[in-house]
Amino acid sequence: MKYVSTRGTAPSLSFEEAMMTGLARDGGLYVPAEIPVMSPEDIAGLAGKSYEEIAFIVMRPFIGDAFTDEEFKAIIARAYEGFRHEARAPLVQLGPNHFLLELFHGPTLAFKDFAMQLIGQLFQASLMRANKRVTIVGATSGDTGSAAIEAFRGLSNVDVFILFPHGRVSDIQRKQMTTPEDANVHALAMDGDFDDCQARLKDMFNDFEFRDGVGLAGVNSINWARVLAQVVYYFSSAVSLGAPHREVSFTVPTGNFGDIFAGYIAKKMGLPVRELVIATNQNDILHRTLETGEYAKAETIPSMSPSMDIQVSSNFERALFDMYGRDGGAIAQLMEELKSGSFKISQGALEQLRETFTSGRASEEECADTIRDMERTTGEILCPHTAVAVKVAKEHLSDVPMITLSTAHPAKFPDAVIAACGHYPDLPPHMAEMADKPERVTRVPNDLDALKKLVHERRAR
Ligand SMILES: Cc1ncc(COP(=O)(O)O)c(C=O)c1O
Ligand SMILES: N[C@@H](CCOP(=O)(O)O)C(=O)O
Repeated sequence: MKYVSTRGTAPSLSFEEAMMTGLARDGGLYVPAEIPVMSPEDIAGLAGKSYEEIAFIVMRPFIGDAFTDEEFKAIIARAYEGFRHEARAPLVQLGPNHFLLELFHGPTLAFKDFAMQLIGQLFQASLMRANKRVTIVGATSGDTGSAAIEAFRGLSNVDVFILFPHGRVSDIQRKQMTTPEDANVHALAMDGDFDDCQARLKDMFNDFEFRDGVGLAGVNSINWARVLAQVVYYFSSAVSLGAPHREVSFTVPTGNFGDIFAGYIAKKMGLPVRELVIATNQNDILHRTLETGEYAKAETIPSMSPSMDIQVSSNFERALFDMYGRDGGAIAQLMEELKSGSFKISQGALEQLRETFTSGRASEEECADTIRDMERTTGEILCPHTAVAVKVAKEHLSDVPMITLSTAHPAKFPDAVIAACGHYPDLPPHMAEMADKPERVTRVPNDLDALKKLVHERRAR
């Protein structure tokens, strides 16, 4: 299995090389050269298997000879042993033909743990074998950062620097990043919004002298392994509702487009998915793009679902690559145009996008109303990101089961949840102690040189 860049000029890499490389050296994102397909019989064979068994079967064709079957099974087992739910990703029925896929039973209470716990194990296996150390720099709008810190804290061959937008994450999300005491963890509160954080991260990758000098590695969904791990729960949930004999649809609360792109990969692998619905908050660039055919950046307006406050949706590039017939030159051109704020999607690519994805948006008021209504009618307390998706999913209910991804635990967003429905669930005991711990964080400017200097100075050698 080889991986190619969405911008067409970086060298093709193996799974392990792509994972350790992060951003391609032409600025693009790695994707598999071909998507392995599972037959209906293969998919039917997943019924009754554990999450870990399904993870092994679904991901195995993508990893080539990076790990033996036994090594890979052991890695998967270690990745999910800390989850607090036996099923790992349980389904809860919300109404006729509407289900919530709970993805918040991992250690940091967000769906990011599914991929981050796995790549923590994959990185460790790979680094130990090569006797190497790396410097991870990540950008977060709230959840990726804490998941990365949890997966890599305390490791002697990894430094983790996490850039988050100052004042734009919830208090709990911030404390998850600033209270770990491990010396290899560096929480950086940057002036600007998430797009600024992600842009500076990509700048660091595009500065080859810096990148090679510090051994830069990425754990954002820039990294293909992150996306791959998220494909698994599309299969596990669909199969438990009758796939491949029955179609399903998914609604995904969307920001950086990694999660819904994993659903797209599951569909390409043969999972019978009728609709893939992109749910956006008031920062609705993806919804507008599908409606108008123009990807046009607007100002990011802070919302009650802060992890989705994104304008430059990194993985959309991976989708465009396919919609443009895998023409890396065309994608490089679009990304160049985006530097001045927008690009127009060709008619052919737009038609394909609209055949593949549908979309909807929820305003702040609609998000709050959904939290309140769901609590009153079903007793389910939703996190604001999930509420955005539930509101949009309800507009797409049909005769096939709709699976709405529930991406974070409501206790991570107490202010928004209390404002909407008057109360919120307690944090699980393993996180409650965080409240009284001192915070360790460095305020940093939105300035590439200053960030590079800080990383150079702080990382262990
Ligand atoms: C809780 C939550 N929901 C939804 C999203 C959006 O997911 P993605 O960025 O993969 O589109 C995020 C951020 O990634 C998140 O943290
Ligand atoms: N919403 C994310 C943004 C980063 O997304 P990633 O999937 O590229 O890591 C977050 O919570 O940080």
